[in-house]
Amino acid sequence: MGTVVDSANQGAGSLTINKKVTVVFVLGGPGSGKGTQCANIVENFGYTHLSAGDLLRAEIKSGSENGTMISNMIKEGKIVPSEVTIKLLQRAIQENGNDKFLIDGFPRNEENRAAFELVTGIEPEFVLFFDCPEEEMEKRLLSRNQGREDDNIETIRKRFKVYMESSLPVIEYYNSKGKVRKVLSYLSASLPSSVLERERESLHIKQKLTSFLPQIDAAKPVGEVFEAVKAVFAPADEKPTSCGDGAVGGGSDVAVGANNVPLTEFEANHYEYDYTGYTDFVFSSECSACKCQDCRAKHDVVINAIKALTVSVKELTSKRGFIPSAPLEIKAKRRRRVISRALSSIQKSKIATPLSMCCTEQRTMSKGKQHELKKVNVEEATAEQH
Ligand SMILES: Nc1ncnc2c1ncn2[C@@H]1O[C@H](COP(=O)(O)OP(=O)(O)O)[C@@H](O)[C@H]1O
Ligand SMILES: Nc1ccn([C@@H]2O[C@H](COP(=O)(O)OP(=O)(O)O)[C@@H](O)[C@H]2O)c(=O)n1
Repeated sequence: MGTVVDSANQGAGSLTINKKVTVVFVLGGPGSGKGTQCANIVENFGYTHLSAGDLLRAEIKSGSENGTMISNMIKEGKIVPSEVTIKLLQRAIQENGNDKFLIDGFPRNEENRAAFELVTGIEPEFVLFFDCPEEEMEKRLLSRNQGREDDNIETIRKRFKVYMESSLPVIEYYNSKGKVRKVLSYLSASLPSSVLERERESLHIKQKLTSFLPQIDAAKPVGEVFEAVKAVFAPADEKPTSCGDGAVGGGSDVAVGANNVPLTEFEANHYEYDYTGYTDFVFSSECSACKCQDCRAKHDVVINAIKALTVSVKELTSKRGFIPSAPLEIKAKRRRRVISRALSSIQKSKIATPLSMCCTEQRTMSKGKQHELKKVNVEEATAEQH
C-alpha cells in the first residue's frame, strides 16, 4: 500500500480536494463530547460532520481489505495509519456538496496532522478543543452504550494514554499558532436564564469577557457546553441590536464572532487580546445617556461579569501569592486599570505553562478543587461586592 504522501507526490488526482473548503478540527479526549456537540453545530451552523472514528468503523463494516487491521487498532486504542484515515476523509469531503466541514477526532497525532496538511493542502480555520477531566470522560464512555468494542475500561485507559502522549501535542501545535478555541461557558453557567436570553444578543461582549477567563467546561451538561460552542461559531457579521450604531462598544472595530477572537487559555497573546474594549459600553457617554431597557440589561450583564471577573482575578492572584497594590473593591473608573494590572501579573506566571502541563496538572487535581479554582458564581460575587 503506497502512502498518501507518495500519492500526493505522484500527483495522484484521487487525493486532491478540488474545491475550496472550510475545515474546523474538533479535538478533545475520548468521551469529551466532541460527537455530541458536532451534532448541535451541524443543526445550527450548516457544517457537515465527519467523524474520523465513524469513517473507520464504516470501513470495517464495508468489508474492506483494511477492515481487520483497523478493527485491531481500534480495539487496542491505537491510531490507524494516516494514509487510511486521510483517504476516507478526502473521499467524504469530495463526495459531499457542502464546503464547510467539522472533522472530529482528527488529527490524532503529529503524523495525522502533517500528512493531512501535505496531502490536501488544507489548514483548519480553527481547532475546537473540548477539555474535560479524565474521570468525567471515563464515566461517560462506560455508559455510552453504543455497542463500541473500545468502550471498555481496559481500552479506555489505553486511549487516554494515547491521547495524552500523541494527541495533546497536536493541540499544542495549533495552540502555538493561535488556532485553538477552547470551550468556555463561564457566563452561561452562572447567569440566570432571563439574563442569558438578553445576553445572547450581545455575543461579542460575552466573547470578550470569556476570552480571558480560564474556564474549562466540557464537563458541564450538554446544553451549557453548547452555549459556549455557539459563542465560538457565531458568524463574524452577527451584530447585536443596541442603541446608536447597533454595535455595543460605541462602534469599536473589534470583529464580532469568535472565529476572529482567540479563546486560548494558554497562549501569551490570549492576554494581549483587547479585552478593555468591553468597558467602552459601560462608560460610553452615548450609552449611559440611553435609558432603554435593553441597554440597561446589557449594562447590568457587563457590570455583573466585571464583578465576577474581579473576584476571579482576586482568587487567582491570591493563589499565586500576588497581592494587588490597589484594593479590589474598585470604583468604576479604576476597574479597568486594576483588572489590567492583575491580568498582566497572571500572564507572567501563567503563560510559561505549556498545555501538556496544564492538562497533566488538571488530571491530578481533584474535581472539587478544579471547580473551586475555576467557577465563580456571579450572584455570590455580586453580593460580596455589596
Ligand atoms: N456535556 C455532557 N454531559 C454529560 N454527558 C455527555 C455530555 N456530552 C456528551 N455526553 C455523553 O457522553 C458520551 C460521550 O460523548 P461523545 O459525544 O460520544 O464523545 P466523543 O465524541 O468526544 O467521544 C455520550 O454517551 C454522550 O451522550
Ligand atoms: N484520526 C483517528 C481517529 C480515530 N482513530 C481510531 O478510532 C478510535 C475511536 O475514535 P473516535 O474518535 O471514534 O472516538 P473517541 O475515542 O473520541 O471516543 C480511536 O481510539 C482510534 O483507534 C484513529 O485511529 N485515528
